[in-house]
Order: sequence, then C-alpha cells, then structure tokens
Amino acid sequence: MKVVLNEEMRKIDKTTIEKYGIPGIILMENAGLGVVEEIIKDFKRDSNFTIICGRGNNGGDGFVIARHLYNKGYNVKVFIVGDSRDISKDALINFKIIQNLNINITNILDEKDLLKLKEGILSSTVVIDALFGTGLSSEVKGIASEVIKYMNKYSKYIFSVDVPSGICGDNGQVCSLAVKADKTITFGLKKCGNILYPGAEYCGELILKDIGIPREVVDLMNLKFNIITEEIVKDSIPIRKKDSHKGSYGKANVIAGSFGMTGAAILTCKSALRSGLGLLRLYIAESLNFIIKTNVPEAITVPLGEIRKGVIGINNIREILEGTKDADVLTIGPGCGNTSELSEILKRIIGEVDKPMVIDADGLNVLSKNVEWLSKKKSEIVITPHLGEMSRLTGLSIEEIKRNPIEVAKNFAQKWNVITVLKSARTIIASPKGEVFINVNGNPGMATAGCGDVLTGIITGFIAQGIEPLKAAIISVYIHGLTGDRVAEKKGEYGLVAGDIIEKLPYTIKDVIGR
Ligand SMILES: NC(=O)C1=CN([C@@H]2O[C@H](COP(=O)(O)OP(=O)(O)OC[C@H]3O[C@@H](n4cnc5c(N)ncnc54)[C@H](O)[C@@H]3O)[C@@H](O)[C@H]2O)[C@@H](O)CC1
Ligand SMILES: Nc1ncnc2c1ncn2[C@@H]1O[C@H](COP(=O)(O)OP(=O)(O)O)[C@@H](O)[C@H]1O
Ligand SMILES: [K+]
Repeated sequence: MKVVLNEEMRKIDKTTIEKYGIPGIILMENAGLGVVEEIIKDFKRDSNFTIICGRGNNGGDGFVIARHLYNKGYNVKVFIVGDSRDISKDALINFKIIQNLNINITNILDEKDLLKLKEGILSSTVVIDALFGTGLSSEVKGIASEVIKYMNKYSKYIFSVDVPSGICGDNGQVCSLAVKADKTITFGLKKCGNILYPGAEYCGELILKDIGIPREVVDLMNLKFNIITEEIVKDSIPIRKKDSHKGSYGKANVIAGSFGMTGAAILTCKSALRSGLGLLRLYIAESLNFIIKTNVPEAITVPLGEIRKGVIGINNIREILEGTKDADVLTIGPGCGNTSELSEILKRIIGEVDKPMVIDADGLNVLSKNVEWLSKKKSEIVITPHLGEMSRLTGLSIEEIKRNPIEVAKNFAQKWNVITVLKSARTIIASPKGEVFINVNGNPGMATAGCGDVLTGIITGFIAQGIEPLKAAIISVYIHGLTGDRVAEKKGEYGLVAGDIIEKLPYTIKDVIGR
C-alpha cells in the first residue's frame, strides 16, 4: 500500500484537477462525505457536533461535513479559526453554502472568542477537527494553538479530518502541539504522518477513504514509499517443493556470540532455522561451542581458536572466508562484542565476500567507526540498526533520526548502497534505489533484549532460501512484528521475551502463506 508525503499528495490532487478535469470541489465533497459516512456509523441522530475549521481546504472539508450532517438532522455548530475573509477558493464555495443554511457559525479571532468555543465543545458529543491538514506549514502558535488546547481538554470524542491538526503529514512530528483524535479519516492515500510516531498515536483509529482520485494519477506518480501489507509478504515466500532436500533451502553462515553473549547467537540461529532455512553454520569461539550445541542442536558449529576467552581473532579469517564459498548468506554481529578483533574480521569480510550479507549489532558498532568500508563491498548487504546504532553510523542524534526516520534511512541506503533496516516502533526499510517500506505491526512488548537478534535470524533464513535481500528484509520485518503481536495477544506485552517470538514463528509463517 502506497503512502505519501504532503507534497506528493498536493501533486496528486493537482494532477487530478488539472489533467483529469475532476474539480477540486468534487474531491472536497467526496472527502466530506467520506467523513460523514464514518460519523453516522458511530453516532445517533441526537448527537451534537462542533466542527472546527481552518481557512484552507481542510476547513473546506469541514464545511462539507457541516452541511451533510445538518441535512441529516444533526445539531451542528461551526467555528472558523481566523478571519473568514481569508478562506481559500474551494473552501469558500462551501463556506458560502453553509452561510445560507441555518447553521450557527462563529469566528474565533482572539482569546475573547475562546469562551464560546469552550461552551460549544462542552455541549457537543463530537468535535470535528478540520483546522489543518497537509497544508500545515510551521509550528502552531497563537490562537490556533489555544483552539487545539481547548479541543484536547474539553472534547468527548474527536474526529480529525485527514491529519490531526498540528501533526506534520510528512513525518508525524508534533508542530508544538496537536489534536489527539479518537479517529482520523484520511483521503486518497495515507500520509507518512498518519503512520509514523508520534503522529500515528495522535490519529487514534485511522481510516482511509477513497475520494475519487483516478488510479492512473497514483500510478503516474511513481510513488516510492509503501506500507508493508500481508499481500506483499504472502506472494514472496516460495512454496517448498515435494522433491527437495535440505540443500534446497540454503546454507547460512553466521558469526555471532562471544563470552557472556552466547544468547544472541542462540536466538539468531534458532530464528534462522525456524524460518525454513536448510542448514546453518555458526562460527564460534571454541570455549563456547558446548553451550551452543546444547541449546541449538540443529546448528552446525565451527569452533574457532580464540584470542582471549570467548573471542575469536583475525587468525581465523581464512577459515571464515573459505566457508562462505558454498554459503548463500553470511550474517555477522549479534553478540560478537564491540572489539578490535571483530573490526579486523568485518573489514576483510566486507572487502572479500561476494555472497549477500547481514550486518547487525556489534557488526554495526565496529562498522560505525569505518563506514567507508561499505564502498569496498562485493555483495548486497542488509544492515539492521536500531536508533542508537543508526546514530553511531550517521553521527546524527537519536532525536534527529526520530524526527525524520524515512529520510535518514533512505539517505544512508542510497549513499552506501546498502539495504537499510532502521528498527524502531515503526521499522523502515530503505533500498539503494530510494524505495521505502514502512512496517506498521509489532508492539512495545518487543522492546526487550534479543528481539533484534531474532529479526536478524529471520532475515538470514529467508535470504539463504533464495529470496532477494530487499524482499527478505521486508518479509522478515513484517513476520517478526506480526509474531510479536500474536504473542502479545495471548501473553500480554509485559511477559513477552524474544524466545516467545521464535516459538510462534512457524505458526505465523504457516498462516501467512496459507499452508
Ligand atoms: N483539492 C485538494 O487539494 C483537496 C484537499 N483536501 C483537503 O485539504 C487539505 C489541504 O488543504 P490546504 O493545502 O488548503 O491546507 P490546510 O487546509 O491543511 O492548511 C492551510 C491553511 O492553514 C494555514 N496554516 C498553515 N500552517 C499554519 C500554522 N502553523 N499556523 C496557522 N495557520 C497555518 C494556512 O495559512 C492555510 O490557511 C487536505 O489535508 C485535505 O483535508 C480535500 O478536500 C481533498 C481535495
Ligand atoms: N514499541 C515497539 N513496537 C514495535 N516493534 C518494536 C517496538 N520496540 C521494539 N520493537 C522491535 O523489536 C526489535 C528490537 O531490536 P533491538 O533493539 O535490536 O533489540 P536487541 O538488540 O536487544 O535484540 C526491533 O525489530 C524493533 O523494531
Ligand atoms: K485536521
């Protein structure tokens, strides 16, 4: 499912109007009707409505909503924030129509008008927020910010039109303050700000309404941002053939674990195997071999000589490189320790291995001191940083990344030609070609140690099975989040641990692919 930035939505509207001849006023009518359709599902005829409109087209949608609710016999009051002489073109047509109806219209120009607004809101069952949509252009200040405070403080139930007012449609950031909606009805395509946090939380329940934008217009735009859906995932997992053997499902080599951090290796290996992988080889310091063997008997281990307790050194590089010759993927990093030994190994691997690679955790920590190594890579690489790791890789603060996660992931992917999986509550996958895939499942129960190792294992397993790395990353992130949700549904979010996701993984995959 495509998702857009404000500017892209403006272009879509403009093309629809100018090239396809559908007047903006019709789109506005459809938008307003779309909201009314939702409202009448939820609220009976005796409900009272306060509709708060800005002077742009978002306000115009509000005037349409007012007219239709009024016609249906609902009690409606309209408030316009700012001078009604500044109402924009299409919105003005709809404003003039409601002036002809017996609808109470009040201007909110300054603080002295706020008392009327407060009374209006308090006497209403529902408030419709049609103050700002995709046209919000700066921080909210002055009277508009007071209006938003009143909406949040006094409303019983808020429907936001397109985007909660005060939320930036591009990145979901709060522009000083924003409406906390119960339901948001967005039009044509979801906006990035409806999906990314904190915007997603401010939307409440998000509903997408068709407003009659021609299919061709959306196709023409060559939109690069997507929400990951089950359809994308379902069609990408290959059917297991009857006449097959373990060699048919790939060989994965994994470098993970060190003294004190064998758990990361175990979780990564188990997850890869639970994702349908044929054969897994773990390169591990010899003193840790027994722990791995007893915990993941299905893994083949390659015990390596150690430089100090539980840490392997560059002296093993020949064996590691040799081992990649018949492997389908090499994964490096989980629980390896942020050591100079790992750094030496990673440098050689990036420069010499010509198989797809997954770099996670400590692999990324050592890479962050030498990102330029990526320009020497011989193969497709997937990196899976969380916000802290991305901060180290880019030199940006976590706050800067959170403000614009799509841009940050996209820029990194394009600059270094790597598939970038930026993990957070909304994981973003960016490809070197500028495509972006946003994952919307998963839950805070997954904010627990080891869940990242599980994701790395799943990606490893799918790449080994021959799924191209970008697709493997997309599928894995979706299945990982969905499995987390299924665990949380039964166990709740508090007691969820990474191992639970591994146990449930086979069932999720079975249900997603339908066999
Ligand atoms: N033809 C179209 O473009 C359509 C637009 N639609 C609606 O129109 C919205 C976009 O309309 P617009 O582009 O007119 O923009 P908005 O109505 O979202 O906002 C623009 C208005 O808000 C003011 N404004 C912006 N930032 C402000 C700030 N920080 N403080 C105070 N005032 C501020 C502007 O001066 C302008 O009056 C969409 O979100 C959607 O709801 C729909 O009606 C469908 C068709
Ligand atoms: N609030 C949340 N909502 C959805 N997914 C989450 C949330 N918190 C964490 N996750 C997911 O859990 C995983 C955590 O990974 P990471 O931080 O690398 O953990 P670790 O390094 O301990 O294994 C990521 O895939 C992330 O997207
Ligand atoms: K709005």
